[in-house]
Amino acid sequence: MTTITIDNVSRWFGNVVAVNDVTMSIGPGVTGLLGPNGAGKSTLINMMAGFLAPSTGSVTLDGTRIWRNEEVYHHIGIVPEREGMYDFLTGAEFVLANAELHGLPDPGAAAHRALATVEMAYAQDRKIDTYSKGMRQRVKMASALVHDPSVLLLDEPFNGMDPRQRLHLMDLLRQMGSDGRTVLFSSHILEEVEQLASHIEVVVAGRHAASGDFRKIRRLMTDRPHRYLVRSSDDRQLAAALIADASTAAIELDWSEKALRIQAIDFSGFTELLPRVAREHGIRLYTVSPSDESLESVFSYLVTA
Ligand SMILES: Nc1ncnc2c1ncn2[C@@H]1O[C@H](COP(=O)(O)OP(=O)(O)OP(=O)(O)O)[C@@H](O)[C@H]1O
Repeated sequence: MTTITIDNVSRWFGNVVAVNDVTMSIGPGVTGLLGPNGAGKSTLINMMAGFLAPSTGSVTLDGTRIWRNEEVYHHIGIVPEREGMYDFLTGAEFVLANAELHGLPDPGAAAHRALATVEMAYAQDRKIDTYSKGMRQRVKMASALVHDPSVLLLDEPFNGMDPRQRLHLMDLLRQMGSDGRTVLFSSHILEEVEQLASHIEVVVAGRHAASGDFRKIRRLMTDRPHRYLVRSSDDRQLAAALIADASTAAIELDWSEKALRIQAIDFSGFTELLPRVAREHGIRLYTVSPSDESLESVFSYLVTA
């Protein structure tokens, strides 16, 4: 069982709409669920894991409803965002407990295998409260993998990890994806998702904003209109020369900032145009700074596009 289908799903909490009419399908390989904080990523993952029921729509695994369907839970492993670990247990005990909860025929062997997969066998008999953040994350992974699920869901797994731990986890997830498992992880960092995911689903403010490989998502993000704040030795002459070019959509003289506010349509065209025009007119550029580079503004462009 490998393909999760989210079909016209909404989920609300009181009058907060966390997920708004989302339709997407996630198959084998590594998929990144990308979106800013509060986008609805955890809510979606919790519905895929069977922790939450959709308010409307359906979430299925190979056509079988996930919510309240114990049989399906055996095929899904989840690494939640919150810690939720019993610090007084050893790593081995923690993973074993999950193996027993799943009713596995040989829980000890399964726990041992899962801890070896995440390279934690060496520290399995230490108490969890002596573990680093990365080690805790790996034990959570082992616990999620103990029943050898075909689907692995991870909510912000890279949060708080150092670069070495991050690379290690990336290798592990890549391996799981190439073994034919369906691996879905959430993140609010495009670069993180780019490095790992062969497929990206973008959610913003509860809505499904885009879907594709990272080249497509990167292109969507760089092709949007860009805004710059520019200060120069002759703002008026610079404005007149820039507006004549098709890559410039709008220019405003901002008196309080003593600067030009420029909206460019074609990112690469404009970054080539600006220094060339300045040079041709003998104008010095003092400041060139993007004014809308926050992740939220990039994402909200994707939703309205
Ligand atoms: N149990 C809940 N009760 C009330 N509101 C909730 C609940 N769970 C989520 N929400 C709200 O739903 C929206 C989406 O939250 P969610 O945690 O799914 O987003 P997220 O993309 O995972 O963000 P983050 O990365 O910050 O966790 C937010 O506005 C959040 O406050």
